[in-house]
Amino acid sequence: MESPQAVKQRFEIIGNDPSLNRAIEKSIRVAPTDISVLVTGESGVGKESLPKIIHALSHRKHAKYIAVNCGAIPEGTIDSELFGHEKGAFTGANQARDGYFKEADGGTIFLDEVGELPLTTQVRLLRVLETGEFIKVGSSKVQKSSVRIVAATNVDMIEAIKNNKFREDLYYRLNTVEINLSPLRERRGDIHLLFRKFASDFALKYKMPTIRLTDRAIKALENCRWPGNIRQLKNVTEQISVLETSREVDEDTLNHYLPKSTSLPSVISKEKSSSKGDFSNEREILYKVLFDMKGDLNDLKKLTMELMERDNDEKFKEDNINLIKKVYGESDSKKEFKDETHEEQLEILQFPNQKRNREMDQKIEDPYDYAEDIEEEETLSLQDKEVELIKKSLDRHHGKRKPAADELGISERTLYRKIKQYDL
Ligand SMILES: Nc1ncnc2c1ncn2[C@@H]1O[C@H](COP(=O)(O)OP(=O)(O)OP(=O)(O)O)[C@@H](O)[C@H]1O
Repeated sequence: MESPQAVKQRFEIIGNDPSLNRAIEKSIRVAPTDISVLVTGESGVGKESLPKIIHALSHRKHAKYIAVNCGAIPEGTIDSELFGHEKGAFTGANQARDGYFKEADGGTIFLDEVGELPLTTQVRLLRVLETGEFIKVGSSKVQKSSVRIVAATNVDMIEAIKNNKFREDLYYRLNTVEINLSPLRERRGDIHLLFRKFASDFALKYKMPTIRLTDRAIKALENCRWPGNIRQLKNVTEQISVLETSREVDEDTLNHYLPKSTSLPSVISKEKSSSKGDFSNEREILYKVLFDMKGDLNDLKKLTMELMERDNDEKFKEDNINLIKKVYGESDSKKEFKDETHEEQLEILQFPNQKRNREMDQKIEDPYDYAEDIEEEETLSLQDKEVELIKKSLDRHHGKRKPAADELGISERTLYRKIKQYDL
């Protein structure tokens, strides 16, 4: 049996905290069995390494390991991705296709963000876990597959069960063994170790000398709460490595990069809109408005795709009536945009550049046109702002995606995709 130290080296896992060692030891011990494992812990704590360890140390190591991000696959296609489909099963299914359960036969499937699975998929998953049997979408033929499941989640599954978002029977089936990874703030002794490893990796990557911290900066780094955990520490280390000219980083410099509990601008707030002269604040409001519109646009695209795929399925329309109303402009939230924000928006737009604003005033008749135009002309800066707003919101909610997504006015699924896309 491999030692935890050897496993850490092989998988480039840094840290000596007893909780990390326990999680690795547990992974090594369950690996040779076929037991289902649920890896739990906040976002960014390093959950993705454990299923890889379990697969690599199991008798399944020569078969496939497939990692599936359940939060990033649209609801309409997830069954087909996992279990495959027959030709003609739905519009666009021009060919039959095997799903991951067939592909990974004899191997391991890692279901990341398992709490995001739709209830209908949960039923299929329970069946395959209990009997090894599954049915392709659009087929009636039962197929068999021997797959070991390792799942991960950063949501409170008991809460999800209470809210009828997750099946209790599936939860107990998935977490025969639970392995928890503690948040970084509870592994203080590892923080500087991780920083040094990331600093040395980025020095190599960007061909620069390695940054190092003064003693006071090390203390500040260790006292930070790191709501985004190791992922956030890695990002901060990369930013400092690239942006700072001096290779010795003191506490003051470091503080510019550490996550703070900042708050989003209150877009709808009348008080804020009347504080004339604060350009940076108004610009933030404008970006937030654009961000919201971009979110609506994405919702619209998604909805159109799904409607096309589902051939105008009435049940689907009923289930998504709020979204349909929202993107076609009948909902309360749209009304709120018109009634409360429209005036403010025009006012803000007149601030920096009158000529451009007149063009914008005309375009704002159709907010989606407007969003598209801006996106083409200022893609980079909009993307930066989007990243900034997401970071702010996540900081504000201590890395919790649900309230952050609510605040940003996007779905949790979309937020999850953006976190992955921008490696936040
Ligand atoms: N102990 C560690 N040593 C080195 N790098 C680590 C460690 N833990 C995590 N990382 C790095 O931190 C980043 C985030 O880790 P990972 O994606 O596994 O987090 P996660 O818990 O799966 O997050 P999420 O729930 O958001 O998917 C990755 O780049 C990973 O390589």
